[in-house]
Amino acid sequence: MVNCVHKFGGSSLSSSERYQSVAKIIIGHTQPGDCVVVSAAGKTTDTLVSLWQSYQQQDTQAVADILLQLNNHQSDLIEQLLQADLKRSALKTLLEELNIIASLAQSEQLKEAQLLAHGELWSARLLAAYLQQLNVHACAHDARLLFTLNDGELRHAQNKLQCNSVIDANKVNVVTGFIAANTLGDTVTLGRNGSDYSAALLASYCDAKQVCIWTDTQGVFSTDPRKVKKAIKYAKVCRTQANLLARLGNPVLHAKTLSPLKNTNIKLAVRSSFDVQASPTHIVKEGLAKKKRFITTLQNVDLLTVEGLSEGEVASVSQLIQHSLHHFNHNGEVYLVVPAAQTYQVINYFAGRANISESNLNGCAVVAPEQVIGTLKLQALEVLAEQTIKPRFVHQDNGYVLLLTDQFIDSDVQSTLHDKLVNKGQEIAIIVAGLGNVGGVFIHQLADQFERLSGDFSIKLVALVRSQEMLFNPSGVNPQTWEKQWQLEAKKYQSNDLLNAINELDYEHKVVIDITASEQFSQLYTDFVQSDCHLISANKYAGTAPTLWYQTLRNNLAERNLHWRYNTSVGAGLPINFALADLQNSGDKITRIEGVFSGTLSWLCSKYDGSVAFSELVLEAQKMGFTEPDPREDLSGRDMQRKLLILARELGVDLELDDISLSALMPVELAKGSWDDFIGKKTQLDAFIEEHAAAAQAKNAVLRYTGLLEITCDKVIAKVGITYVPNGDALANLTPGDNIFVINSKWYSDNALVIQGPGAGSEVTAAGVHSDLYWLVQNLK
Ligand SMILES: Nc1ncnc2c1ncn2[C@@H]1O[C@H](COP(=O)(O)OP(=O)(O)O)[C@@H](O)[C@H]1O
Ligand SMILES: N[C@@H](CC(=O)OP(=O)(O)O)C(=O)O
Repeated sequence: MVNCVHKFGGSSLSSSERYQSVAKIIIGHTQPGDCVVVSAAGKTTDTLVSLWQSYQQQDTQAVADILLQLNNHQSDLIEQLLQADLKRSALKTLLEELNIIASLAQSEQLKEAQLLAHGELWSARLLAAYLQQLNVHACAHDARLLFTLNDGELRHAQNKLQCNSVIDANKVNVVTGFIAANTLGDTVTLGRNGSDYSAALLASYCDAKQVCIWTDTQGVFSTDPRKVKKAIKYAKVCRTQANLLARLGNPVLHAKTLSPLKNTNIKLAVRSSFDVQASPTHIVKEGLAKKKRFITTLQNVDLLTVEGLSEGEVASVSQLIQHSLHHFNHNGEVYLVVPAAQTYQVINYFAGRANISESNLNGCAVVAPEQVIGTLKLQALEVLAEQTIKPRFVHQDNGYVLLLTDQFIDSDVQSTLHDKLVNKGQEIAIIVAGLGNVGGVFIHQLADQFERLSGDFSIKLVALVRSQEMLFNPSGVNPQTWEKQWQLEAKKYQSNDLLNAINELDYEHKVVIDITASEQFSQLYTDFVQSDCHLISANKYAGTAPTLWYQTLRNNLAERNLHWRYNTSVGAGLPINFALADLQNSGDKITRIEGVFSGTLSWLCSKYDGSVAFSELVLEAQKMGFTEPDPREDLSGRDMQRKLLILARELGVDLELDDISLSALMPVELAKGSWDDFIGKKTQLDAFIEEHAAAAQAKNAVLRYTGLLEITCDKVIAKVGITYVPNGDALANLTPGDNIFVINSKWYSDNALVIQGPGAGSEVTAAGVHSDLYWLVQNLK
């Protein structure tokens, strides 16, 4: 039984390393009986097309050169992937085939489709052989034995029988994309990019459950992500919009891909063979995804008017020129958008019924929900006018507007169009984890924040998450009445339930806001990023995780163009990370940061004057909610050690947590045992502090718990611990509970930049999280 038909396009097979990655994906994602449809490796079809053109122009030298080029490319792949007999046999067959092409060219008997078919045949054979070499039961199939067309129409019943008898239920079936045969057994092709269509056909003939198109982007984006950095990846795109995009010439899916799936429940996903962890885009039935906004570009096309054009003719002429064609009615005329290189063939096909209306056009199409198309058309015209691009032809239709221009729409113009037409008006889903003091205040402030940001985005709170229970509502939870809703609807959950629910969200942007202090929750960050979530954390664990994990997370974020803000993980609402980033972005070089980064330790040290025992102050702080539940977390200095690491990494210094030397604000032996044990030994703590306070006083100084990061050209000093701060120093005159950051840099060398203020507290921390959210939203615009 075929569970899934996978399709790997040319971009996924462009080198031997890519074949190796594809084989790994196949091993990890297929079961016996599954099919793998492959396209020609890299740009092989383009090379074969130029061979065909040279042959037609009778340029024998060019034909020979291209044959050599093909030979080099294919034999390199074979040499790099296969061994022993498999290699010898593959090289022998390749040489024989190239010789046959050469002699057919010489005797003027070359046929176009038969020639183009070689790209896919080579890929399927090579991949199947490579899989066999890896001990995977795999076989190669030539799709000309599976798909037959009669007069351009697929013979579905016969093909279904053929597929079901040929596809081997015990093997991975590697099938050539793009090609088929006619009833005479001659090769025909399914049009450029046609392997997507082959995969969908095969899935429908074999009753597969799903089709997975593996490509070089992570799915379907709002516009070409290679050209526009802020392109948005969509989790779900409905079939009509995917189809429309394809008809307008967008390469991410072939125009006919969806037709075999029309009356079936076969699922279709587009995902990256370069980044297997990234979540796919699902192409879903009408009504299962909201309509999205897209911009797709067109290059070098002609606009033809055709008299009495029928659907059948569009299909045949598309087949003839190997390209899907878009047609529409405009002011009573029927127009066809034709790639300029094929105009001549199309005009000939229509034998006097087609005329060129406009030639040498470029442009773009905006695909969007019907109700906004009119507005987007005006905005697009405005953007083009600002760029002095004057459209020569504008056509507004169901769900799209086509703007054909003289000038080429380069990636700058495409980005501006995207910023103005697509980025605004999107929906942002917010997932808040941690509903304690800070979380509670943050949520209550959300309603106002939504209103403030509503000019650009519609923001919805979709989930509230605690360690055991969550409330998930994709259409939004009211931040003013969430507690009531929580009582009624919160449910127990496992991490996977949360991740699946996030994956299902049909929002353009998703943000996980972590206001927990949970290490376990921070470990889900990699999964959130794979599900395309931005991150905002007050939690310190991810920022201080081992470098390998931390760096992988950062790389994944960067690859997906996602943001991670964590300003409140150090100094609560104080703008310390903003300041550091700003200084560095403006060319400054930070050399030293010293300070008190713990509100708890600041309060304890500043309050302590010997009149009340230190342990009493600890208990008082605990009662007021200033400390961690077990105040030894604070006294150990670990919390400040984490904050110093976050600051160090912010400055590009590569450190692990344990590279920061640490001495605790308590005797080491008190760290062990229960809280009651600790209280039983509190006199040891008091004696320890008294001793340090006396030593400080003897030096005309006060006892403080500080962190220090010093960066010189040859070394980094990073430590947290007890310091004796001279009276009069900024660190000595601290208001109890305040944090202070004393920053020295190239610009602030003698006279330090000082940031000081409350470093803890629900209001300021929640405000800091809002400031991160505001920053994020501004950057999504
Ligand atoms: N909206 C879009 N979403 C994703 N990719 C797009 C989009 N528009 C254009 N592209 C381009 O489509 C390319 C994928 O199509 P193609 O090269 O035909 O892939 P394959 O070789 O896998 O069949 C991407 O590399 C990307 O540059
Ligand atoms: N190789 C064919 C068919 C195809 O679908 O290719 P790709 O999957 O690389 O778009 C082409 O280049 O048109």
